[in-house]
Amino acid sequence: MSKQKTADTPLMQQHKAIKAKYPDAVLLFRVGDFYETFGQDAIIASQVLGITLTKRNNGGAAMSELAGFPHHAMDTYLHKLVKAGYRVAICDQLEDPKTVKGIVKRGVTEMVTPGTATNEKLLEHGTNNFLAAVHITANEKYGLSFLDISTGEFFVAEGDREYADKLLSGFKPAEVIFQRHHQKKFREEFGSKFYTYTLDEWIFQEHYTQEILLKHFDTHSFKGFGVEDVRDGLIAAGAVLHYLKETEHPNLQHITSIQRINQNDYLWMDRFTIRNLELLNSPVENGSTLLKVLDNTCTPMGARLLKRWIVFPLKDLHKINERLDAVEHLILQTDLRNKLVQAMRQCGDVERLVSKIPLKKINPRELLQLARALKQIDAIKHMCSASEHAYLNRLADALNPCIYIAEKIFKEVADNPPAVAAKGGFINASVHEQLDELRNIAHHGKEYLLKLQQAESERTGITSLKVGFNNVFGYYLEVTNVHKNKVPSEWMRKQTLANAERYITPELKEYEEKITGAEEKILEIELQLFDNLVNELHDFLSCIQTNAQIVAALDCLSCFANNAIQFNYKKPLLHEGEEIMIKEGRHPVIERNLPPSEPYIANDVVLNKTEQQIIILTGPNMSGKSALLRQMALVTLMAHMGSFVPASEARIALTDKIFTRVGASDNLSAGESTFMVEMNETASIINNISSRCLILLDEIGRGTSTYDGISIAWSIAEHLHHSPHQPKTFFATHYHELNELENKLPRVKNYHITNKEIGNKVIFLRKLAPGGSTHSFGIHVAKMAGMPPDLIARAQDVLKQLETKHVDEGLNKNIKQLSAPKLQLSIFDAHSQTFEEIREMLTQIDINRLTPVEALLKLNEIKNILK
Ligand SMILES: Nc1ncnc2c1ncn2[C@@H]1O[C@H](COP(=O)(O)OP(=O)(O)OP(=O)(O)O)[C@@H](O)[C@H]1O
Repeated sequence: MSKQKTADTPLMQQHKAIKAKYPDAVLLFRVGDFYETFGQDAIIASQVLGITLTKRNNGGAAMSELAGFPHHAMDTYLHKLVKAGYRVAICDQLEDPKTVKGIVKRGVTEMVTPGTATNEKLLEHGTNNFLAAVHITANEKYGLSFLDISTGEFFVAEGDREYADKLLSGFKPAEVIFQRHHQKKFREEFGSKFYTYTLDEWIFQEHYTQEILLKHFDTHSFKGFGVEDVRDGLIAAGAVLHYLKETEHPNLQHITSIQRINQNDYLWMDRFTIRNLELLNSPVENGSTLLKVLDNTCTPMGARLLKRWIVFPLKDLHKINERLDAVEHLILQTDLRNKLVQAMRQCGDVERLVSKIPLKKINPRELLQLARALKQIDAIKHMCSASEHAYLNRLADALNPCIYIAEKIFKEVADNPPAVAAKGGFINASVHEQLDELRNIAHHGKEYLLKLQQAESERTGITSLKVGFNNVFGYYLEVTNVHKNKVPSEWMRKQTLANAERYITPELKEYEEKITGAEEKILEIELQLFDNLVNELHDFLSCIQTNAQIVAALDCLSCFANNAIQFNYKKPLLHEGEEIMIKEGRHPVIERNLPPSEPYIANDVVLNKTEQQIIILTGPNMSGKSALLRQMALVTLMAHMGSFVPASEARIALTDKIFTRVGASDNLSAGESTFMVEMNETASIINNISSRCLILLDEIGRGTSTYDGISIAWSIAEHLHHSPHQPKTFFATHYHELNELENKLPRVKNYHITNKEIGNKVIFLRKLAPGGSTHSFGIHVAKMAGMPPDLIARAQDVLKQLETKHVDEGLNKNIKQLSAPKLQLSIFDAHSQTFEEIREMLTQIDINRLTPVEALLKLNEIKNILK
């Protein structure tokens, strides 16, 4: 042993031994009423928490940094450490110091990481806190699992890299765990936006993870959950449970089932689409999102579910219609809707309350809240079964208000219980005979003694009988000498005074024992009764969780109904045909953020496979092209969520994928050129087209030189047109040259957004009209932005010259002459020779040095290859 080790105090030796087991966590070490940190942990704690760092002599050669805080401040400080990205191991005293000689036994009782937090301060009400595990197999398959320990929701899924990417963006886990050797790969594929932790390779083994899961669920197979074939997903799920065990989370009885997320059940949107459509997040701080405008839910469960409904819209016509019909019913039944909302509001976060039961973190007030929620669930059940709507009736049937336990809680827990159980005072009278008696003794001691005195005085005829107390022999009966001869034989004389004698009786002694131990005993009984209640609730965990999920769904449906009324949304008609027809459609987010003086201009749009498969949309800058494109996606998406839509009429073809791409968004932090990002994103569409997909392209091609941009945009449009899937596409562009496509391809139609020029001014009319537009009004926008007049005048001059030059050089002429390629074979077909040649040419071009004329020549060369 080193000299320093022998010099450590026993306390420091204990700390060292425990710290060695949790080297990558900040160890909060309970000493008396304080949590202390030592060494490097103390330095971190003092920096993050702003507490004083001191040095202390550990009783020997070593000096160690020290920083601590009182135990009752734990919640606040724990929150700060975890938010700052630290893993925190909480080391408690495992014995009562009063009963122990020497050093108290200590051990880590919980390890808190961002994905395993159960503390309210670390959780957001309307947001799940998922811990994710990703299992990457040797053949590039991805098994995933998501668990919210605070609600008990547990999911498994598996698929390719793109699917994994989509799930991670949709679930937004607070922490992701995966195999240690995939650290680099994970970062390359999913970026560095997640808090991650890596585990040993051996944990991700099928037989090990299966064993953990089966043991947890106490079953012999996964058949009952319908997930037995999601093998890679289950490996990830097992790793999640392993991790929870390793981080000292043994109480997981509220994780009662595991569900699969089936890729085929949901309308597919990749991460770019979720981001471009600003569904959950806005690129600007506090910016509006679809979630923000739709979220009028009244329970935290509903708010959490709505996020999932947005990111995972349905694809099954029957299920979508079930939701839409229920929303319609709720719109018509005002009374039912209002009463439902009222009842749901009183449910609180019953789902998170449930997870506190096995963790033993529920307090008396929350227990009563749980019973109140169950009472509301009973009311909701009655309302829904009384409604004449089959889907609501079915939801009602699945609700179980657990009346027995709710009533038991109401009977046993007092009306206004304290938030902390430890001090007692929350169990009702008449629940426990001994408790009543003890309370009676504790609270009515004087009365009792007086009664006893009267009773004994009457029985014995000693009229001057008095009850007294002293510290030597406790309670006594005092008899004056006059009555001495009336003293019953069973009384024991304890003291003789000048004119009186003092006696004790068995009854008095019994009472004395009771009263001295009463307070302690009262608390003991109350805590025991509380414990019994909490233990009994274990049998109802899964039942209450099902209730919470149904309330969440009802909350989302009522929210859709209220939105429809408040914002004038209409019921969409989803069908298995090919056409999307939106009449007087509006952008749900923009319309809510416009000033009242500027109403949103609604537009009609039709896309189908017969004559209008691709719309090329041109129009001035700022006219509303992007808004219209996104509006198309959002209306389609909302319809698939089961929500009414911002349009006067909408007939929506069942859609299985929505893609949106926006040209040249900067992604410098990822170290990629903007154009590379744009092309990567677009390539992933081209490779994933389906016959039921909707594609929205916003200025694709603008990230490179004009000629490059036009040629790429052109060939993308052609490719989509010739694709056997005939994907419905909306293509907004500034390249008016693309309007020429209408003359060449039968299912391409040009549209533009109208504006009116009055003198030098442009007024945006924002109405969609057939035909292309001729110029961009970019200079007009520059003027609106406050550029100096002479600069604007010069720009107009240059534009004029350039336009004439283009005509002379024949770009427009060339475009007109561009023949439709002889491609039923696509140039983007990865196996085609043509593609290889073009790719080779494109990779050799240095875009930054290419002059327009060279570009034109290259374009010609490409054209020749295609001949
Ligand atoms: N239909 C509409 N009714 C009312 N206001 C609208 C409408 N469409 C768009 N706007 C307003 O105009 C702004 C610009 O719209 P948008 O970004 O769609 O234009 P754009 O044509 O795509 O512009 P650019 O070509 O410069 O990217 C929006 O932020 C919104 O405030």
